[in-house]
Amino acid sequence: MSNAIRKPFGYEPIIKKEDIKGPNRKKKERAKDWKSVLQRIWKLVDEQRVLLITVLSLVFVSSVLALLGPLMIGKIIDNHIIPMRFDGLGLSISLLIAIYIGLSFAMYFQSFWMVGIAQQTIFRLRTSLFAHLQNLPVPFFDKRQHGELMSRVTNDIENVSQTLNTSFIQVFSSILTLTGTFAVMLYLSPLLTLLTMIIIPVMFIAIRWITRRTGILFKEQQQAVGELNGMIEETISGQRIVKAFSQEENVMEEFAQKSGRLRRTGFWALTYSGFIPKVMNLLNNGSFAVVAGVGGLLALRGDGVVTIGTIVIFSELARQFTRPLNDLANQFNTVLSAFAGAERVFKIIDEPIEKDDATEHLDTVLQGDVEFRNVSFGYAVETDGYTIDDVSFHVKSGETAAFVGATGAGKTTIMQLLSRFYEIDKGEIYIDGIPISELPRKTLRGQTAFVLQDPFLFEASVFENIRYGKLDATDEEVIEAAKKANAHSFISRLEDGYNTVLTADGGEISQGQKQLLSIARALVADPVLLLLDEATSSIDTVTELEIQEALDRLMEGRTSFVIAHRLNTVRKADTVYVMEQGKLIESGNQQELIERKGVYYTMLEESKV
Ligand SMILES: Nc1ncnc2c1ncn2[C@@H]1O[C@H](COP(=O)(O)OP(=O)(O)OP(=O)(O)O)[C@@H](O)[C@H]1O
Repeated sequence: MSNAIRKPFGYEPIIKKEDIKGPNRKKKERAKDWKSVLQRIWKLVDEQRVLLITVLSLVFVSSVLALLGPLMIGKIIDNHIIPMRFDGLGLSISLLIAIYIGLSFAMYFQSFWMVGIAQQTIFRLRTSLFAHLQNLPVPFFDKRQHGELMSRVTNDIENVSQTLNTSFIQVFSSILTLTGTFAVMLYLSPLLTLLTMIIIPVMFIAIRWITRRTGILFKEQQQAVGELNGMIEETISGQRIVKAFSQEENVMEEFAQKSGRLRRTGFWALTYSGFIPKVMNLLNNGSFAVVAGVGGLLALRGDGVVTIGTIVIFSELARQFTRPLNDLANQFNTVLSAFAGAERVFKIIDEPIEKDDATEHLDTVLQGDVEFRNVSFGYAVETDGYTIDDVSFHVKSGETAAFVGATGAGKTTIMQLLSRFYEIDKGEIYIDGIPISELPRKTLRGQTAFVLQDPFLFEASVFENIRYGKLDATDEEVIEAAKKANAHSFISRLEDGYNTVLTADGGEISQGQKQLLSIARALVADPVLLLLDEATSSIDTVTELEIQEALDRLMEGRTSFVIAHRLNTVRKADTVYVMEQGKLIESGNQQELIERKGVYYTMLEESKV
């Protein structure tokens, strides 16, 4: 505990003092990152740069006006009030009013325009992040929690937005006001200036002490938010699994832990940052007392070096001096956390997108002849070796290939490679004789359809969910596909028919009906290549027959790759491929495989197929 930041209530921070002060603290690196983050935001401001410069000019004008105000008041006191001379007083007061009206206008327009610029910039950042996410390869998502990514798109962007909306102007105006005030104070009385300045190093040390801690704590807090969001997302989407395995208590315990960490980090981050204004206030008041005391004594000497007006101006300027310092200190944390957020967002934007796509064969209409020639692939070759190991086979156009094998044998991976979700490490996949890497993803995926075990539905109408396979399909085409998929009758029985809005988990329709919808979606897309992961879950016999019939219609005339779980499918397949630990160990039609009395035969005997 001695090395940790000392805290009451027994909270042992994850970050220790040496992390903050230690020799490894990367001061310079942080500054370098700031610069590049700023440069990238400047790029995003784009055509609004002229407006931004106008805003900055207005900030300059308002800073000057804010200095002129107290000066004018001091002059009025010294020239009119104390000597009781009233000629010209009206003009001076009018000038004073004009200064403050001008100041109000300048401040109003600067924040009005800045909010516009900020929103537009954030809009661009958000859009480019989202667009980039769409173009990132599948392996990128394998490595990250969904909640963490969602936190980038929501929390981090929101932090940057807040900073641009308010902090940016405040930081700039604070710097200007500080410089201007210092110059005027020095001109009026170097001695009083010196007395006011004495508190600056004290303030600096106090703030540095606090912000060192808050910066790290805020980072930790953000991390805790990301983890918590990830967990919430996981448990909500996996609710059934949690319930099915009676994991409620474990989940709650884990949640309480994560939530507790957020509470602790949030508490300390806010408590430490809350000290800043209090410390500033204290020092401010002390400084005012010194200036008023010493200034008063000097004014009593009556030599005109320090007048009552000077003290009034000084006390106002001293406040103006510490206020921007105060603002800067307050904004420091917001800006820090926004920069950290922006950096994380840019880091995602810098992630390499899917490998450069081919430009030839954009309009090629595929026939669906697929050949794997000595293909090897591993999700993490260095550590886990090949998941698909030297696999070769040839499926001719219109044929059905069924893949069987134990779980983890690599059947799904074959499908993933065929859709180019992952790039192969060795060998080549040919489609109609064209190496798959030379086939643009759009051409390939545009002519491929998936029917997955657990079809993904969007929170949208049945119409939109089916149309997802071909966005320009007419209502008639959708209904026609639904009829072929045996989905029409149950859709017609839904409350709003095809216009019924489904929830994302498809809670209102059965698993079998979801599959029928997914078959309809594939039928609308009218693909050449069909990738099908047969459902293992048991479905009532009637729906099962409906699905079989719909699938037969779907597979007709297309090259189909099926991860087969049903004997019926295997029986009908032109070729059955038996996989074991990433290798293709047997192939042939079902009859041939049975006669061979090899692995497939044993599997069949043990009823594993
Ligand atoms: N995204 C991934 N990242 C890392 N490893 C993966 C990934 N997906 C699958 N694997 C691993 O690759 C191997 C093959 O998985 P694959 O899903 O292709 O098997 P499968 O034969 O389809 O199994 P199942 O019938 O259970 O779906 C397994 O060991 C699996 O753990």
